[in-house]
This record gives sequence, structure tokens and C-alpha cells, in this order.
Amino acid sequence: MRLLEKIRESGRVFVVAVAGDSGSGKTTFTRGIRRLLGEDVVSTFSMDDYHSLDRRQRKTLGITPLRPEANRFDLLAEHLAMLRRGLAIEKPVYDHTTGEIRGPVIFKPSPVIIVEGLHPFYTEELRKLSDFKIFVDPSRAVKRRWKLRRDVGERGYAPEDVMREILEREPDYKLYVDVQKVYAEMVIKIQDSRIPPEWTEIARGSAREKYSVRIIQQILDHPLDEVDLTIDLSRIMRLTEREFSIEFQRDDYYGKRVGVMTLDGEFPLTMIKDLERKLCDFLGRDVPSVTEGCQEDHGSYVNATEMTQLILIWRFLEKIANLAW
Ligand SMILES: Nc1ncnc2c1ncn2[C@@H]1O[C@H](COP(=O)(O)OP(=O)(O)O)[C@@H](O)[C@H]1O
Ligand SMILES: O=C(COP(=O)(O)O)[C@H](O)[C@H](O)COP(=O)(O)O
Repeated sequence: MRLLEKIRESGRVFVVAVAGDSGSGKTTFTRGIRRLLGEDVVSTFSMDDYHSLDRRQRKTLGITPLRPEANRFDLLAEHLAMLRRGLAIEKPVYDHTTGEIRGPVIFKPSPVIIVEGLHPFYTEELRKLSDFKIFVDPSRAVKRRWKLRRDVGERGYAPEDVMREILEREPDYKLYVDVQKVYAEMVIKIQDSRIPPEWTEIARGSAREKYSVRIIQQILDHPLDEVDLTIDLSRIMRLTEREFSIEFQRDDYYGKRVGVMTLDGEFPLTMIKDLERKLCDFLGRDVPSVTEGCQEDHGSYVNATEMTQLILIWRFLEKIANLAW
């Protein structure tokens, strides 16, 4: 039986928790997973909705939204427990424009629920309520660029206000958000690529953003299946392929045995065909290609963060297959 059928038949609700700082790419990854697995299967919400203090109250008290007391962990835990039992919840809504807490709105369970935010597995109770925990951890430089781009471009803030806030939040980030890495089954570390842009791109002023992504994952006892990443050596010999690197190492990470995969540069689509095909077979439905949701046209290449999305989904499906069968 295919996984989607199996999940539906089981009537179970699986919870994925994605933790990370503001502007670290949580929503972007979550959106990618939802698009690939299907909007009828995955629904998502942000933990920002569980702030206990609105912007004005935080300002009066002089505290950041990263402090535990600015959030309603108990209510989130209560709601996740209800969703896991298949019950709808009445969820508050945090309005990023006004900084006020509104709602409630009805949120209904779906087979997979992704909760993303600053502390989705900060407490032991919350950790027990999620089936798969991911921590997204871009370098300072990448995070500042991403947060500035979104907060100035989409949320309409002044650049100097965003930068001041980034610096003010750093100590609390270290104390209350970063610690969750210890509990994550997958930590995704993102840096700027070590591969220099091509001279043709520099000449055109169109150098593309490339990243180096380190995926730190706990070693699984029961992997699903074998997947080939195929490399066309003849294209590499003719120097027609773009530049990429893949590295794999075993390591210890906060007391756990982990595999560390480092992906950098741009990968030919042919390389991930087998993985996409296996995903479709295993799920029992067509999965859109990772490139379809991209803002830029990458031609027949995916970058390291897009490749990471596929690996993440594969790893998550392995985990729920182990739980569902
Ligand atoms: N994988 C990525 N590649 C390029 N830019 C990204 C990526 N992920 C996030 N960004 C940029 O960073 C901004 C913030 O990302 P977002 O997913 O909203 O972060 P979060 O949900 O963690 O606050 C996005 O608007 C986008 O400009
Ligand atoms: O840090 C986050 C989450 O950010 P993101 O949604 O980027 O993950 C807080 O919810 C907002 O900063 C709220 O504070 P304010 O509204 O006062 O900025």
C-alpha cells in the first residue's frame, strides 16, 4: 500500500515541527514541503500566533518575542494534542502588520500538520507532540540578508529598524531558540556557497545566489529504500556541467550519532530524477518537480536549498513510514 493511502487509512495526524529564528527560511521550506506533498495532505501554521504578549506589551516590558514568557507554550501543546486526536482547534492569530493578537479562527486537522516558529519544540511536552523535528540554521550573514529582504520588501519596515532588531534579538536567540538544535532530528545549516560565480554571470551582473547547505541528520535504523544520485561523468569531462560538491561524513552531535551531508553549488536535474521518481512511487501520487515552485528560472539545475527540500521530504517519509506501518 502506498504511503498516502496508508496515512489516510490510519486516520493519524502527523506533526512536523520546524524551528529557527525569524528570517531563517522556515516558511519557505514549509511551503516547499506543502507544495510537494500536496495541499490536501499538509496544512501549516505559524507559532507566531501563540505570542502571549502583543508588540505594545513587549515594548513596555522591554522583552523580545523570543523570551519564553512572551509565548503560550501550554496553549500550543493543548492545540497540538487536539489536532493529533483529529479535532479542530480555535487558534489565535498574530497580526504582523499591527503587532496585535486577534482571532480565534478555526483550524482543522489534516494528515500532516507543520508548525513552524521560534520554539515549536522548546518544552518536553511540545517535543512529545511532534513526530519530526527540524531546525533551520542559516549563518548570520545569510539570515541578515534574508530577513532584511523580507522585512523591508514585504513587511515594509525601515532597513535600520530591522538591523537594530536583529542585533537586539541575538542574545535571546542563543538562549531560547538555538538550544532546540539539541533535540532536532535534522539540522539544516545554510551558508553562502564556497563556489565563486562564473565570470559570465559577473559580466552580466546576474550572479545567482548559491548556497552551501549542511544537513545533519540522525542515522535511521530502518531506511526506506536505496536512491541513486546519478552523475553524468561525460558532461563533467566536457566541462558543460555547472559546479557542485557533495560531501558525507559521520559525526557526533550533542550525544547523537549523525550523518552530515554538505551540498554546495548547482546540481543537474538528472541527478535527482531517481529521488523524485521514488518519492512519487512511495507516496502513490505525482510530485511536482522542485524547480516548478522556484522564483527564478534555474534551467535544468537545482540549488543546494532546493535539493535539501527533497532530502528532507524523503527523510520525513522514512520516519512516518516507520511510525505508520
Ligand atoms: N532557500 C532560500 N533561498 C533564497 N532565499 C530564501 C530562502 N529561504 C528564505 N529566503 C528568503 O528569506 C526570506 C525569509 O524567509 P522565510 O521563509 O519567510 O523565513 P522565516 O519563516 O524563518 O521567518 C524570504 O522572504 C526569502 O526572501
Ligand atoms: O520573531 C518572530 C517570528 O518571526 P517570523 O514570522 O519572521 O518567523 C515574531 O513573531 C515577530 O518578530 C513578532 O514581533 P513583531 O511583530 O513585533 O516584529
